Amino acid sequence: MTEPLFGVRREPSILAPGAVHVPDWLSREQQEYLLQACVDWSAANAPRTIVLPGGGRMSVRTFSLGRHWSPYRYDDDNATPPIPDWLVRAARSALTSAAEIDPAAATRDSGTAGPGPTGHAPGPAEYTPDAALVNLYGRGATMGLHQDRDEASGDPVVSFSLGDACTFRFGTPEHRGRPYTDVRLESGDLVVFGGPSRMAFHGVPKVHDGSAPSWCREVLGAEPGRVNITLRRTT
Ligand SMILES: O=C(O)CCC(=O)C(=O)O
Ligand SMILES: [Fe+2]
Repeated sequence: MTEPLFGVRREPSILAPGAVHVPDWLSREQQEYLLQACVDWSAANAPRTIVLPGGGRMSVRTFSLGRHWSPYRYDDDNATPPIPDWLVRAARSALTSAAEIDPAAATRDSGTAGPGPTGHAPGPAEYTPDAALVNLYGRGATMGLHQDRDEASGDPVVSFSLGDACTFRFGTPEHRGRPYTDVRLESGDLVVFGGPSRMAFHGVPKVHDGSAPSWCREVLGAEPGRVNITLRRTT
């Protein structure tokens, strides 16, 4: 059994300008609800191993909500479940929390899309993601450093972590190499990357197998693995 974190208080941090990590953002009840929703969605919408155009297979299994992602585009299809309103509200509230740590996290990447037609950048309360990707990390699964660049909008990405902890690597928009910051994401943690970090390279070099809180097993079974949900605005 993994020793709980006695006397260790994890503080919010800025991973890079516009990129924020907020530990324990989701309550246990919220995590259980979101995990159960993932189980229900994946029963209706089988998670798939993504094969990249070059022939490589991703080690995570993935499914979409809202718009359907496949490398390297989004499509509308009737089989993809919608993003529920409660998840949109969670994303807006997450952006508000992130903006308290670094206001740039809730802004658009000016290089991608610039301000919308009204010339007004939306605030966190108007953030309306139209796609969510759910990644299921089993034993040994990783995700290489990449940019999230299939979205036409420069709106921030909101990311929730559940189940096993991981090492999350966050770099710069320029290239895959250093400088980057490694941070441990635990179940319930929030990451937001927007503004100047919207196009930053990021990835998951390691999942810490067996580190999920024990109650995750009630929802996910004996080998919970890691579940990550990212919300994005694609248009
Ligand atoms: O699993 C994570 O924390 C990151 C996932 C990710 O980068 C992605 O889905 O694009
Ligand atoms: Fe990503």
